[in-house]
Amino acid sequence: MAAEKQLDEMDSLARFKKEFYQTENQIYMDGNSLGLMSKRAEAKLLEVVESWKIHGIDGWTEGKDPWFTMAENLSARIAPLVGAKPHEVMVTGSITSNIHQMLSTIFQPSGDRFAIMVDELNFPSDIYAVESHLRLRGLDPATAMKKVRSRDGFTLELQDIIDELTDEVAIIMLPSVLYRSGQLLPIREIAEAAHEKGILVGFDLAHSIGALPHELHDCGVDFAVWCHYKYMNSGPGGTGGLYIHERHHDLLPGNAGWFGSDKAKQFDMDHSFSKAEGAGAYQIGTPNIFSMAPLLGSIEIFEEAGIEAVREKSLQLTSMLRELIAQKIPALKDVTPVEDAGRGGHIALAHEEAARICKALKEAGVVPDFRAPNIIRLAPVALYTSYSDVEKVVERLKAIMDNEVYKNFSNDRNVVA
Ligand SMILES: Cc1ncc(COP(=O)(O)O)c(C=O)c1O
Ligand SMILES: Nc1c(O)cccc1C(=O)C[C@H](N)C(=O)O
Repeated sequence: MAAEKQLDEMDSLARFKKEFYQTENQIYMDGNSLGLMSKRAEAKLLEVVESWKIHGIDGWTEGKDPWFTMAENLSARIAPLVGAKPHEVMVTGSITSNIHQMLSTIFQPSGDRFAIMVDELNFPSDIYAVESHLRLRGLDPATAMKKVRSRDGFTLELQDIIDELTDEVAIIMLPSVLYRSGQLLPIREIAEAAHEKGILVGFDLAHSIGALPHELHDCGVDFAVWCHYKYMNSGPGGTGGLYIHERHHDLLPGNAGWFGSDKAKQFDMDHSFSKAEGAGAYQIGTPNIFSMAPLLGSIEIFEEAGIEAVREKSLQLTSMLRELIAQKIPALKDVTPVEDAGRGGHIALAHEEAARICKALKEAGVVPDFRAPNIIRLAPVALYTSYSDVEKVVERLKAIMDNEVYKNFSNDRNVVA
């Protein structure tokens, strides 16, 4: 029996594959951008729609998953995935809105400590959020937003990050996993180095939550933000999440709203704000219930599968993928760090024809994504990818490269992927 078939037979997570909707003969490698829909996510969404139909306004407090406490209940279940205490996590907002909330709450610039450190490879929305936040505080991003430079255009060196932790830096905010290269940064080392210099630390977990375990509380990370629409499979625009270390819980939210109230007092309608205890205080307005409901289904899958097992299989899948590519398609330059501890859930391949290779892959029944200027991302998501799928992806990619099939397409990007 072929090696990949044997691995599939021994795969303890294989049973979850059939829980996801997948187009026949298509191999989905884009769960790092938008995860697939599971039957459980769909069922929960329909259940919550039904509760609106049946209960009307009383759906806030009645039914199986009352809306008034849905976010709080979900947060306690998400907390283990980020290595936090339940009251340090809140399912709310989006990555970008949560960055604004965290900065407006935690960032206290003083005369000589006024800068926010980011990196030059970060996702644009995070950069826009930091820049606009600095402007709101009357600071000039040209001097108050520092960027860690990349030596190779794909990854960051720990030493370069540490070297940038200078006296004027108040906060460093970095991705856990870089969205293009898939590099996983050493969260603990960065947090320790920053704290030694009195600098607060925030992480964007967009590309790591649901792909690998975290230890935010133990690492002493001050805040984090993430989405649930990638590896957590909660659907497009699914409600995001934030973590704030309990040592900051006395801080008033920078952007307050009535859903940050103590729940017992919220409907007293008092004009004086009674802050919720814990991360719940950093919610703002009415939660988007239908955007949160699918997470009730998808979190169950993680509770059953276990994030350690998901990570173990993910590492095997990404190793197998990159080894086969190195053997069979040397023209593609693998830019993801080699060590297991240095990568997230996807592999990034650089090639000057990347945009049209992605188009050819889609036509051949593989869904990758392209990120400008020259990156093909392939995410073999552990919950719905088999070892045989990986083998087929490499075969199809090899045929595209060997026969120059990509030349049938234009080398410009599509709108999204
Ligand atoms: C690292 C990172 N930050 C931010 C975003 C976007 O954030 P939002 O959920 O606010 O659209 C993404 C993906 O879209 C991302 O990959
Ligand atoms: N958030 C997205 C969206 O609203 C539309 C399309 C794609 C996305 C993404 O998540 C892109 C993703 N963060 C990336 O790494 O490219």
